[in-house]
Amino acid sequence: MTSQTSGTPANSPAPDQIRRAPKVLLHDHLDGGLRPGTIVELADACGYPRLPETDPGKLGAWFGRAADSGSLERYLETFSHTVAVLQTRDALFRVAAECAEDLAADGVVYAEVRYAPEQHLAGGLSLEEVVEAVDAGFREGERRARENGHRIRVGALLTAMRHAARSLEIAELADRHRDLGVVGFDIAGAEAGHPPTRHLDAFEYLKRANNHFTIHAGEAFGLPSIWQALQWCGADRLGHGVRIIDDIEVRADGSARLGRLASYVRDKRIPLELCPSSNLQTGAASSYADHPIGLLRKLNFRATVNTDNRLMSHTSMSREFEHLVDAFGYTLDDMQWFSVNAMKSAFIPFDERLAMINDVIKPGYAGLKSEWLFQ
Ligand SMILES: O=c1[nH]cnc2c1ncn2[C@@H]1O[C@H](CO)[C@@H](O)[C@H]1O
Ligand SMILES: [Zn+2]
Repeated sequence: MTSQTSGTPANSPAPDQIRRAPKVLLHDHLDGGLRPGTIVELADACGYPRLPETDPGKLGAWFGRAADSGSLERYLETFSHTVAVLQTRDALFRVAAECAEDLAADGVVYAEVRYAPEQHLAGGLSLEEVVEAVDAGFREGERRARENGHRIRVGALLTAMRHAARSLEIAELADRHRDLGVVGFDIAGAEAGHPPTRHLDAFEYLKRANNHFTIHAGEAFGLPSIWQALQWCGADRLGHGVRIIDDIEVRADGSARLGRLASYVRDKRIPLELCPSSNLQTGAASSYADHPIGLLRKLNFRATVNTDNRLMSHTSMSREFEHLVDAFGYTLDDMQWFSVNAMKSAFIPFDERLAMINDVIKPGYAGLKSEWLFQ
């Protein structure tokens, strides 16, 4: 038995294989993923004087440090700078195009990227104009990626800010642009003190319209937030949801007992948009090895791997997987499992998800897994 498998490669994928592996990203913020050099140029163009650094290298490092605060509220303060430079059509277009290009170069084949249109009106744009600029940017980024030999599809999620009162308006905006590049809706912002039930009218509206939404829940606040997001609001997915771990007891013999809410989440295959590096920065986990994703994967929750904010967390999909490979010894099979989980959970139509899984993701991993035969 051993001799038959002795020719198989070391299980651990190399960084280059991780990058080339087809990956699926469901939780990434447009205003959390700008290139530092682009921020400097945009700040210059619009006369924004308050950047903490004007050298791109130093600015990138500053975002990483400032976001590394142990609190979600402090982490979110860093967005004032990225949002400030995203107030024109050109800026939104450029950043959306670069986002699609960067994800494609990192081996992402499908991404849902979110942003809050209500935060981009200070320069006089209307909500519609914001959505149109970002959509045009994503299409341009897909085109440039194709030119460089990468294939990616990017859809938008429109976010409403949970401390504000525009969620119904943003839900309606998302529904109007449903076949125009917007695949769903989300709420984000500080979680404690801002329960999702404040936005019930938006969620009710989307349900009546047969539309999709995810809710940031169970990141900085625990089970009550997850319970409300699912049982009061009817979320299709959980943004983070990492605190579901509070409803799982691991016994001394290693077996696990799931509470009612954790059972519901697993039984109903509710997707968890897990973002390990972001959680380390906001204090939701203390190390990669201690991150609940290890247990949630073992227990076969519908777990997915995500970047959240590539700028603030100095990360990419490949880096997230590198950390997980280091911490948990994940293989290409594990990477495929996460990627198929994510693709199953995407908000695009079923036939497209299935084709992505069968014609892009599985063949991609099969190719990588067979490389050792030809070395
Ligand atoms: O992890 C997060 N939790 C909650 N809110 C977030 C997170 N990352 C970003 N945002 C918020 O979402 C807005 C729209 O993209 C960002 O401006 C930021 O305030
Ligand atoms: Zn987020």
